[in-house]
Amino acid sequence: MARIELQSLAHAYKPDPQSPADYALRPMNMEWKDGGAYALLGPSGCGKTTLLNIISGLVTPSHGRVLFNGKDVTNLPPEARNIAQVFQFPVIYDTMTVFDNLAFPLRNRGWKGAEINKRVHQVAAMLDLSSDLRHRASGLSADAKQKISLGRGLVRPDVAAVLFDEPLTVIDPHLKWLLRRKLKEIHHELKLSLIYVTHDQVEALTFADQVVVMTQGEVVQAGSAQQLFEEPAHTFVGYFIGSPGMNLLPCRIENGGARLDAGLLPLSPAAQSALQGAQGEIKLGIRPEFVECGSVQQPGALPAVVQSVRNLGTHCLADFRLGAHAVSAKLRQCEARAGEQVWLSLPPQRTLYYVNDKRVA
Ligand SMILES: Nc1ncnc2c1ncn2[C@@H]1O[C@H](COP(=O)(O)OP(=O)(O)OP(=O)(O)O)[C@@H](O)[C@H]1O
Repeated sequence: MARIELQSLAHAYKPDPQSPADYALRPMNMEWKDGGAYALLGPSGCGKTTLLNIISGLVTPSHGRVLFNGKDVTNLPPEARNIAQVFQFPVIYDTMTVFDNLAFPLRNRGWKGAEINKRVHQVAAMLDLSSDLRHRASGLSADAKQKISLGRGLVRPDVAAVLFDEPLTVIDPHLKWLLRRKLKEIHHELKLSLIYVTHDQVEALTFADQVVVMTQGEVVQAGSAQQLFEEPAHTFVGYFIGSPGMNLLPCRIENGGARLDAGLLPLSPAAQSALQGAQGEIKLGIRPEFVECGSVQQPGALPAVVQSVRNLGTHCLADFRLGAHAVSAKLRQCEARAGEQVWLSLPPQRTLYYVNDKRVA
């Protein structure tokens, strides 16, 4: 296993990049701990696979360095990096048994019979493949084949890291849920360094200790599920993480408060000083979970009109119009109906401020 460092790493597929838009990956510095579970999360085209391929050695970065345990591997080919990879679709030998598929990477490394037997049974048990070990892979379902791929990725204990590129895409939704949790348990048990690419926030947040959120080739935040939820460092993280995402409302600073088109909100002294003299576009961010709704005016509450309310059993999801902007709220209960006027409170301790999309308060 390895500690992985990315130093001033960037990549342009074009030979002579001129502007930031020419880069598939914009400059980044990062350090991933030995034995950590990391997810690269972002929408299609944000650069996740490019970053994964740079780590595996399939792509040589146009700028910067990749280090494994302090050793520069930037120009080493994949076979010299001691990496295991699991892809979207099963990569297995159909004519071999499940046992032989799982044993293959170990036999290649010169492991002996008894050791192979022990390790293959350990990994098969973790993935609920024990009863299939004697079966030929060709006769198994697509789900089982992908589990074999996962097993082949996880079977060697001496790899620098195991890289997963959207490995649960072909898996049936219920099994997907089970496997997400399973991979987390396996990580704790095998203590491998795992890097997992996905565009699915639930997958990333369930699996990883640290989630690296990317958009347009840029890493906008790396943090735990709680940090990404409570303190999004960038408006993209606020909007992309959560369902629905964070409410983001344009505002300007006026008389020591934040002026929204629906009214003036007081600012804490810390927010006032962080926003003083701010140049650029200012946005207020609040998660739907923290918006409060009342039928009578409270100090600091702003008038809003109900657009829709859906009772989802565990909570109500309500949409409001606040001035010219839409605001969503997850409420324990909501008696209001579409068209009614209500009062929304945005608790200052749950309200964040962004200047040019970066959090300042
Ligand atoms: N071989 C290539 N040559 C040129 N451009 C590429 C190449 N591979 C990817 N790109 C571009 O680099 C950018 C990042 O692509 P990448 O595949 O890394 O994103 P991604 O987040 O993994 O997306 P997806 O989830 O759709 O695979 C995209 O604009 C893509 O078109």
